[in-house]
Amino acid sequence: MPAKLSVNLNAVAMLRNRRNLPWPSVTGIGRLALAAGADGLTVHPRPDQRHIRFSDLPEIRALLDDEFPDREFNIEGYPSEEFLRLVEETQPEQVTLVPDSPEQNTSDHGWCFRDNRELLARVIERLKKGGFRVSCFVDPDASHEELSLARELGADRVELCTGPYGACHDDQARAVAELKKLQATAERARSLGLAVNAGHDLTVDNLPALVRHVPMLAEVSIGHALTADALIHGISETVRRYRAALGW
Ligand SMILES: CC(=O)[C@@H](O)[C@H](O)COP(=O)(O)O
Ligand SMILES: NCC(=O)COP(=O)(O)O
Repeated sequence: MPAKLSVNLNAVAMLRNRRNLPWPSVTGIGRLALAAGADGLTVHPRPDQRHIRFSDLPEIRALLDDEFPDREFNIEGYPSEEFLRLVEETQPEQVTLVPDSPEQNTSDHGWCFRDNRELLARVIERLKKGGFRVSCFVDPDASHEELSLARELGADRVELCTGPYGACHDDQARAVAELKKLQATAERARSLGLAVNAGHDLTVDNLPALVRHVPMLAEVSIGHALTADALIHGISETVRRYRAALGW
């Protein structure tokens, strides 16, 4: 089965936040994406709420529960106490843990499980007790040792950071080298029993090669490029294009 598509709404929220007005509507765009076939919605609430606001979360939860009960909510972020409470209040199907500091512009690296072992053990245990699927953001070349630790700490999945691959949009040779790294890391993760997601700077153009190299992908979460494409083609047509790029 092709990878599922989770549409990240952070960029839509950022556009909305330019004014003290309710448009574009984050839930309205989410509804259109789901109606066009998206498998789920992703948000990455940051402590300063510069994109997604904490108040968006119950509205997105209600949209999924009331209109699309078979789709998933994925909440990404650094596991501060504030983030964990938001997760527990919102009850997403998946939580993706990301090692971002509050001042970071966007996510650009995965976890070092060795250095964050105690924190992640505590957090993953709490999330698993709450019934959440847990994914951890990992570097494109995460080692066997690091991935084993992720598994040992209780992660169900890892999300491959595809930022460096996305940055190769004008350099085919480097893109192939990045794809080989992602392929090898995904194979290591699978052999340890971890399911594999991917995200960051994925585009309708770079998805087909990614899914050829990493055919076992369970889910991709895409926001920035998908929102940019929606300005040209509309959100419904854009979701259809991304699904086609995934092989649906
Ligand atoms: C975890 C990750 O890969 C990020 O891409 C993130 O979810 C996007 O965050 P921003 O939209 O806030 O840059
Ligand atoms: N987890 C990655 C994500 O949700 C979206 O990242 P991007 O497409 O906005 O770079």
